[in-house]
Amino acid sequence: MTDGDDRHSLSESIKGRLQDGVQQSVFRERGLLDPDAVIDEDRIVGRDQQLEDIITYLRPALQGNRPPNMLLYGPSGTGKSLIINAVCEQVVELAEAQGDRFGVIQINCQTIKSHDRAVYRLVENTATTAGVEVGVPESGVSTDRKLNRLYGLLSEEFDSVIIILDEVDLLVGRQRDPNDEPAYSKLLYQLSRASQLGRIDGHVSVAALTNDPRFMEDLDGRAESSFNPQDVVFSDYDANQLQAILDRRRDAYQDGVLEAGIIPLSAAFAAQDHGDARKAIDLFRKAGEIANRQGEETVREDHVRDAQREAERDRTLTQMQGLSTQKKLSLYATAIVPVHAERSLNAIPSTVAYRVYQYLTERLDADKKSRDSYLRYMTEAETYNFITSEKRGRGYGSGVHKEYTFVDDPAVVAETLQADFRLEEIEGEDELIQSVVNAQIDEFFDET
Ligand SMILES: Nc1ncnc2c1ncn2[C@@H]1O[C@H](COP(=O)(O)OP(=O)(O)OP(=O)(O)O)[C@@H](O)[C@H]1O
Repeated sequence: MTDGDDRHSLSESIKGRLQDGVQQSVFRERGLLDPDAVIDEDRIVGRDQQLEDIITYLRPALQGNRPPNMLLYGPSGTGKSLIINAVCEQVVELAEAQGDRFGVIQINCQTIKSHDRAVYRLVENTATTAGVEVGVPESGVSTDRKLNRLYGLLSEEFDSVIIILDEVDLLVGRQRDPNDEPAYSKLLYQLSRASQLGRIDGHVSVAALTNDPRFMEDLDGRAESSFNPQDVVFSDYDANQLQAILDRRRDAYQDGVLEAGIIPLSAAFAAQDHGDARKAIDLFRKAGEIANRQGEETVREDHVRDAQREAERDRTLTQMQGLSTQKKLSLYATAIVPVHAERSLNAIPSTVAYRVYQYLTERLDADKKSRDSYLRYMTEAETYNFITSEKRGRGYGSGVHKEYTFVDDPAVVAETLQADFRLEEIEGEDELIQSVVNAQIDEFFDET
């Protein structure tokens, strides 16, 4: 065979394997389960009141009047973005049909660091929506110039505009002094005053989205009175609503690939949190991805359970990434106690966990911190909600005796930490570590 033949057969084989993957996919239209999928109204469940309210508030835009400002609040994944966008999309179409220019300008404030950046992002999005040049540099000019450009664009390009500020409470900016006005306060004031003061020709209204029910209380008086929104409240979904939401996206999958329990189980896991539809949809999608990865033709309940474990691991990992090595080691030593324990433990005695920590520091040749430091690290872990603790009367020695319980599965915490830092050195030493843990547990119970 020549080199050319080799290359040909390799590329055929790659093509073949790619096609295999495609043919075997359990999905028919995976995009329906993407977090930002734009879905049809008939897939929306249980938000009639919120739809009705927002339709009522936005109707004036089609009648040449200014819609009110709005505050949409409720926990994450309860449909705030979905509902406002679904209504805005229809307003844009109807406005276009009657020859009006209705603009929807949207920013997510989560990653925006300052008031100036937020203003620039608004200019950028307005220019993109209108299909014109941004017309102002990102840096090197004052925020006022950017604001003027924003007002200019809004006046020239649209008759009516809604500005959607997603996760508005996260736009705090750099407050040098705690008494400084947060960036969201300033921005809300400027945007709501601009059209009242005639700095913008058309009608501008602002929809602020937040998870924080006390958002208005934190707003300063001047911003509060000019923003003065209509509230739209989004409550948690219960397991039945989550099931209905998933049921209406069932066609993301091929016919007959979903085992009966998949939708109820995904909904039940998400309902345990606070009824977050995003989480339910993520689990529903991830279960299919896992089935695909394993080359399975059906999605089973254990795929959903694996998806839930993966999600838990991702969340734990993100939270734990910021911890120092010593804190990670303390947490790891504590997590492996219940993982390896042969007798059943209601909670993890700090004494046992600290001795395991001591063993690990020796084994890894790491700094050995005092018992007090270990207890401090664990108190910090408690403030991050990784664990809960209880003080116990039957103390060991003279130190404080505490008992810890993990909020998430300790096996997941241990696995997460193990993948994260030097602990790979002790991979394969499970048996030895298990005997150390059990010896410490036995010693503890003999002593007390
Ligand atoms: N009532 C519903 N019917 C169908 N799908 C829904 C419903 N509510 C939410 N979803 C879906 O759940 C996901 C999250 O919804 P959305 O982004 O609107 O939540 P949110 O309240 O804006 O969350 P956050 O505060 O985190 O931004 C999206 O994929 C959305 O399509």
